[in-house]
Amino acid sequence: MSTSVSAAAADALVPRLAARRSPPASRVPTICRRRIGPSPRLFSSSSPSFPILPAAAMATDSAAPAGSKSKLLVFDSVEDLAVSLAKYTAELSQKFATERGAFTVVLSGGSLIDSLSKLTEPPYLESVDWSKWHVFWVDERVVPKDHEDSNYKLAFDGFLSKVPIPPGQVYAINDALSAEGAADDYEACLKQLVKNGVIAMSTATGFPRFDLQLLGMGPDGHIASLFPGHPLVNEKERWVTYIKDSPKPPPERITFTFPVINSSAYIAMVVTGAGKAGPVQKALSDKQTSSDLLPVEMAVLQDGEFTWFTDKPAVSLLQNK
Ligand SMILES: O=C1O[C@H](COP(=O)(O)O)[C@@H](O)[C@H](O)[C@H]1O
Repeated sequence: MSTSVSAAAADALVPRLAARRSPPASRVPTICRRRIGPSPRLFSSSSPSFPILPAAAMATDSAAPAGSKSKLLVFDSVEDLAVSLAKYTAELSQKFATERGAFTVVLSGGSLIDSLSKLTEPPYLESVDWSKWHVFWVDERVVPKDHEDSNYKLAFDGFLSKVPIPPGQVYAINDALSAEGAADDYEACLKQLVKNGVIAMSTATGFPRFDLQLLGMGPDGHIASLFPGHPLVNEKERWVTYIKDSPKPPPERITFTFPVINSSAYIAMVVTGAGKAGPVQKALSDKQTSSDLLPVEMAVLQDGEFTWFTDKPAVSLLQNK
């Protein structure tokens, strides 16, 4: 099924869109030791040619940071979404592997992982240069890697175990540490990878610039482990921080901060289901004030391309759809 959004819906969305500008022990990743090389790391460890929507919905305006773009994609089914997300990701993989010799990909937990299923199948299983992939987590629960709540385990079981990414390029948190310690450790690892040139730096923001962040959103509008009304949404200095009172269990987590999320080159925000229609409507309407922004609305790329991958139920509250 083709990607769809009606011209009317696209037109209606232009203002808001324009304004947004680490299983089994044998496969456990190495942990980042502030040193990248053949030995194990202790962390333990130009746009794709992509069909989309009327050009009107891809506008950029003066209120948005220069160079940022937004797109809304609405699919008939989660299957169609997964097909398209695989193509999008594979094209970015090729682009960054060619341009930089590495492709830095950030995963969230939750429903996002199911949406990556088509990447693990032909033709992508064979055609993607998986050796160039470096995989990170936008957030992680502070639990052992084999725990049911672990975002690493979720990704390993549903995606990483099915594609040949070198295990040393999969940067899970150090699950032997406290939340605070794990956040410090992850941040230190990111800094080392910036130094080594694996992760790019944003000249615009001074924060790391991941090539692609594949994110999900909760029904309350949270992204990563940045929850509505929580002070962490205002963190401006840290790259990675921690939370011990997450409103969604488990309570202890680490998370990228907004400066890092917003320095990305590409973000795919993957949101499906009627249960998320409220925050989608709020994020894509033009009515909110800066004082009541949901975390998902605070994801505003400084210089990059933000693409919503949605299904019809998720956009069901939008007008003129
Ligand atoms: O707790 C989390 O929730 C969000 C959203 O999950 P979803 O199942 O509603 O898509 C997820 O993006 C985040 O990584 C995770 O830790």
